[in-house]
Amino acid sequence: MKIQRANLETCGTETDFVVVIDVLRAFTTAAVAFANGASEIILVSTVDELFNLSKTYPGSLLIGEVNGIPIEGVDYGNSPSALINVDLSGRRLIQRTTAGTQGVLRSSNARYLLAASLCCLDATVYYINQVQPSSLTLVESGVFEGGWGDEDRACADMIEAHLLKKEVRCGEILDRVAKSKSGEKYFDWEDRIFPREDLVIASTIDCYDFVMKVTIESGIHFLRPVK
Ligand SMILES: O=C(O)[C@H](CS(=O)(=O)O)OP(=O)(O)O
Repeated sequence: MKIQRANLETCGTETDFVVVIDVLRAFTTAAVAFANGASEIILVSTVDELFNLSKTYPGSLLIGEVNGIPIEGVDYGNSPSALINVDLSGRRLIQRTTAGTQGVLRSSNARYLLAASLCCLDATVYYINQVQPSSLTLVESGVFEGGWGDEDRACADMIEAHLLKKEVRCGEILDRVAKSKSGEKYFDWEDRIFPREDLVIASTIDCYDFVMKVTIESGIHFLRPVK
């Protein structure tokens, strides 16, 4: 299996197996939503799409942010701690985020498309090993100029190490997440936009046993948990 890396600028050309990684916070939030019973999440790129699709799919919960700030009028921001105690049984969500959902929408040419974070790392590795693609692309969605995104690169490094059966030190991975430029925003327990609890949840490796699989139906990107 050839393993390569991509970012939001380069992921669009990938056609085989693509895993879009967003640790802080899109796919940690999505994982918590599924763990709490959500049936599916529609991933969108723009705020307009979020509100337009809420009319096509009435009853959906809206979650999302722009540059980390919750969008006015949504039910929840892009925050795993905001959902951690919410019963979402059978609910459909629609999610818009600055990096993670963009990565999935830009990776629409992929034959297999997963979203991932540290929370469902082992399940993701297991799934990739079952499929055994000839080419795997790990999209580090948070990587931008200026040193951003090491939390996603750390997660990609861990997935790759598991696939190659190389040793990996969880402590070092979690240290990189906490010390990443994004991670440093989650310092204060009382912060309402970037609460420290989000970092704690995002750092809980393998707490869920499902992968998050994207299927594109009539041009709409549905994310669903698969065990
Ligand atoms: O809300 C978030 O955690 C981020 C905002 S930003 O990319 O750090 O500006 O979005 P995400 O798509 O979850 O990385």
